[in-house]
Amino acid sequence: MRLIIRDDKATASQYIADYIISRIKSFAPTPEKPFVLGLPTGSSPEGIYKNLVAAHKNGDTSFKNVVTFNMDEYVGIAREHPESYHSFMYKHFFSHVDVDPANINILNGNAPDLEEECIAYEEKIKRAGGIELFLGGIGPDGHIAFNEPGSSLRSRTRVKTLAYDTIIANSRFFGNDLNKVPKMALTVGVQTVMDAREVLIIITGAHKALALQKCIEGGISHMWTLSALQMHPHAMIVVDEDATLELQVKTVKYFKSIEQVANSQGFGQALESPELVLKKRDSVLEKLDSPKSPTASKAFLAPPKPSLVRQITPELVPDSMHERTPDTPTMGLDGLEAKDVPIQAMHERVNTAPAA
Ligand SMILES: N[C@@H]1[C@@H](O)[C@H](O)[C@@H](COP(=O)(O)O)O[C@@H]1O
Repeated sequence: MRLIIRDDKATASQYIADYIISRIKSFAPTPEKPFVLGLPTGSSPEGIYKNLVAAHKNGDTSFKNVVTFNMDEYVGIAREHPESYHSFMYKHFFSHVDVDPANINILNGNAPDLEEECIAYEEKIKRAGGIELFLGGIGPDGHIAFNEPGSSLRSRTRVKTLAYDTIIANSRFFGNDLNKVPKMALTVGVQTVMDAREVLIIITGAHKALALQKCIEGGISHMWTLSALQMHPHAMIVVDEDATLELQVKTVKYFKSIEQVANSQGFGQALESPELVLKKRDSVLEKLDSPKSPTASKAFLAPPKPSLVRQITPELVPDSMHERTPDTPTMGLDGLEAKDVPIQAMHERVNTAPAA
């Protein structure tokens, strides 16, 4: 997981908008192969939409071949209600860009059969080829979409009762009148988000600092549903300084240094996009399966050549790694911990490898 820290909400929003634009560009979507984008509502993504709209107006990006799926929608308020998520999306984004209305998907909170609506939504996502990038925000209790605390981390699109805290939090959009806030919603599940090839989350403000801390430094828990992201191979959370208030200083420094090193290596924003990884995987599988290149298959299956193994000598393994016992946990990238590094096994292979 990557954590990107920016000074404030404006710069965090700009970072995300730029990232989305670069991902769409590098994907080069066509009508046959559109870019499938998952989208959120709420005050958090407003700045992102503003930047995306500006980029579109400057001629910098097009959403023509982008298919969108929104995260959630209230149950029981009219589509035209100013606080429906339909209205939100048109007001802040869809009305200002060239997205094809036929490519916009938002759950219908007034469907005659809500469960059927949810099942069909999952199926539509599948038929669109799955979501390439899911953008999201979180509630102060760490919920993603409307996956309130206690939601199954394997949940899929379904009808959800809103937590009292969320009703209070969202009452600001309904004249601070709790009675006017819908109590139910349709929402994609945690697993629906996890199925996206990439997940990008914006978290800003001190009121979400505890949620960020639980999701980054805590374990995976259904009580903080965003924490499921720890299991995602391509997840990035972009935050402002205020949201980091509950993180340990060393956590903040760690993630900042990771970004600095990546930048210094010329990686900039995108390290390895899921799209690139998938392409590489395809070409590897092609090589493995190709009857014309049996040597290629053998190369993948054969044990490493002793000459290669010998390059990993104990002297080259940093001291800090020697000192770790297999159980010493350490913070790592993408959930990889030091205990996952088979240093001992490596030594044994080095020591027993025959001379080249
Ligand atoms: N269902 C939405 C979430 O998808 C959103 O992330 C959250 C945060 O909203 P805000 O960004 O306004 O804090 O609000 C609602 O609960």
